[in-house]
Amino acid sequence: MIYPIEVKNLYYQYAGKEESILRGINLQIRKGEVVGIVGLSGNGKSTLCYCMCGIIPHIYKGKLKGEALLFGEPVKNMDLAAVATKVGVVFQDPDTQLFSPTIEDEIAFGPENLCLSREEISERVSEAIDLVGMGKYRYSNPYHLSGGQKQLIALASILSLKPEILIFDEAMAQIDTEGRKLIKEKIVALKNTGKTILMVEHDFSNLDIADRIMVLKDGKLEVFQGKL
Ligand SMILES: Nc1ncnc2c1ncn2[C@@H]1O[C@H](COP(=O)(O)OP(=O)(O)OP(=O)(O)O)[C@@H](O)[C@H]1O
Repeated sequence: MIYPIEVKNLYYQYAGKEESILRGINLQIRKGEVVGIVGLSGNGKSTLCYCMCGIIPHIYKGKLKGEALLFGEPVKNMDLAAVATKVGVVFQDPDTQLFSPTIEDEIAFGPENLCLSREEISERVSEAIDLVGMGKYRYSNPYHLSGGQKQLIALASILSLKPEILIFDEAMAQIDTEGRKLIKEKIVALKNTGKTILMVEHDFSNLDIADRIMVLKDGKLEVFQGKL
C-alpha cells in the first residue's frame, strides 16, 4: 500500500550536535486521516516536520538515516519545488509567513512561481480563499487581520499549490481561542475533501479533532495514552 506519508526507521542528528534528536521514527498516515503528534518542547516535533517537507535534507545538512516518503517517493530524491506541490506546511508564527501587500498577492505567489496562466492563477486564488472562508478580505492588507485570520491566509497560500498533504506545525500556538476554533473547523473541512493532515502540538487539547494521536518522546513515536 502507498501512503501519503510514510516514515521508515528515521534518525536525524543536527550538524554540530552530539546526539540524534530523532531515533528510529516509524509512521504511516492514510489518505484523509488527521494525525496528531504531541511532545514536550525540544523533543524534535519540528525536526520531524522538516524531514517530511524537505527542509531536511535539502536545507539542513545534518546526519540522516532511514527515510521519509510522500506517496512512496523518498523526500530526499525530490527537489523542494516538487515537495511543495505535494505537502504544504503552516508554521507557528503567522507574521513570518506573510509578506505581500494584499491577501490576493499572498495567495497568488505560489501559483505564479509554477508559471501557470493568469486564468488558472486567479481560479486557484478564488478556490483557496473560499476554502478558508476569507473571500471578503481578498483585496485587504494581511497585516490588519487577527492572528487566527493570518493563519487562515497562510493556509490559503499553501492550498493554492493544491497539495494533498497539509502539516500544521504548532500552527495554533500563538492564536486565541476563537482563532483556534476557526482553524480546527477548516482542518476538519479539508479532511472531508480527502486531504491528509498532520498536526504537531505541544498542547494535546488542540488535537481533539485528530483521528489518532502519537507522542514524540526520546526520539521515538508511541501511541498517546492521555498524558505526556
Ligand atoms: N538548526 C538547528 N541546528 C541545531 N540544532 C537544532 C536546530 N533546530 C533545532 N535544533 C535542536 O533540536 C532539538 C529539537 O528541536 P525541535 O524544534 O525539532 O523541537 P520541537 O519539539 O519542535 O520544540 P518546540 O515545541 O520548542 O518547537 C532542540 O534541542 C533544538 O535545539
